[in-house]
Amino acid sequence: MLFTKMHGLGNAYVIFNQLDEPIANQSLHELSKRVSDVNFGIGSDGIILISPSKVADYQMRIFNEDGSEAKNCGNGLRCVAKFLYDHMYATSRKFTIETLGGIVSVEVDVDQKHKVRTVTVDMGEPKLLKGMIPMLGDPVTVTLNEAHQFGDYSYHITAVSMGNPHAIIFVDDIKQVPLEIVGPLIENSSLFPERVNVGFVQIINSHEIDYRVWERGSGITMACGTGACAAVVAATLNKKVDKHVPITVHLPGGDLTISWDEHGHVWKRGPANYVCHGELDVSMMNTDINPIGRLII
Ligand SMILES: N[C@H](CCC[C@H](N)C(=O)O)C(=O)O
Repeated sequence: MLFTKMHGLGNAYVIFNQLDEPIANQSLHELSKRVSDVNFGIGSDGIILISPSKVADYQMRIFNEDGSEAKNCGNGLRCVAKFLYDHMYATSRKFTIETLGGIVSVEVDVDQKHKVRTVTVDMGEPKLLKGMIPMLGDPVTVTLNEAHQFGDYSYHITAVSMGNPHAIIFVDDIKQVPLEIVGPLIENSSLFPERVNVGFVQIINSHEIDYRVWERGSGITMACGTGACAAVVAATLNKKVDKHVPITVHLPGGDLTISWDEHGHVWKRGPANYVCHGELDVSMMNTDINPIGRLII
């Protein structure tokens, strides 16, 4: 099985292109767990499958490192758009991609060698009602800066779905957040029936924010595209940034430009990069991933 490893600001995915040939039928959940493992596999935040679509130009499916399937992936969409254009599947610079969270439209920006430099994605409209996140509570209400207790920690949550669920929390000093402790606490809280991605935001000024993420199913990643979108929506709802202007979101892996326009659509612009191309030895699907088998010196 041929693969291409790519990343969006260090949020890395192993991409399997099914446009020419479907990959051998096996559990995609298991495939993602094995391929994502840095010791027994390739090492990534998950896998992405590109397939034909009946309702858009292409289809993207994304699986997290723990094998769970997500409904959207902002960084993954930019990688897929670059892959499709650079490999000449897409002949126009604008095309559509079907995700489980809905159809998005992308536009690639190319360099002098006609290779994709940045990708702009119309991520569509965010969903804010608890019933759409999903989050426990009155399904027709919005979660805006609501106080909740997670173990010994209490935070004010703003919940936003970009097709996938995000809990956004504003803090004064993002460096002080014990993300590896509170991330899983909130991800797995019973408040979120389908778990949740957890984003911490520090406001820099009215058009600039810092953002760090604990991703559902992948843990701490260098960047989260849908999370950056959710962060800007939450900051706008809480009147912490200017409305309808491009907001620079600083993530550990780099910057994204996000805007929530006057028509309610969220736009994301950023880079996508190749890491390597290769062929997966399918025998690796039979090896046990045994983390406790790791060498303990
Ligand atoms: N962990 C996410 C999927 C990947 C999203 C992220 N990598 C992005 O760039 O949006 C979830 O379970 O909803």
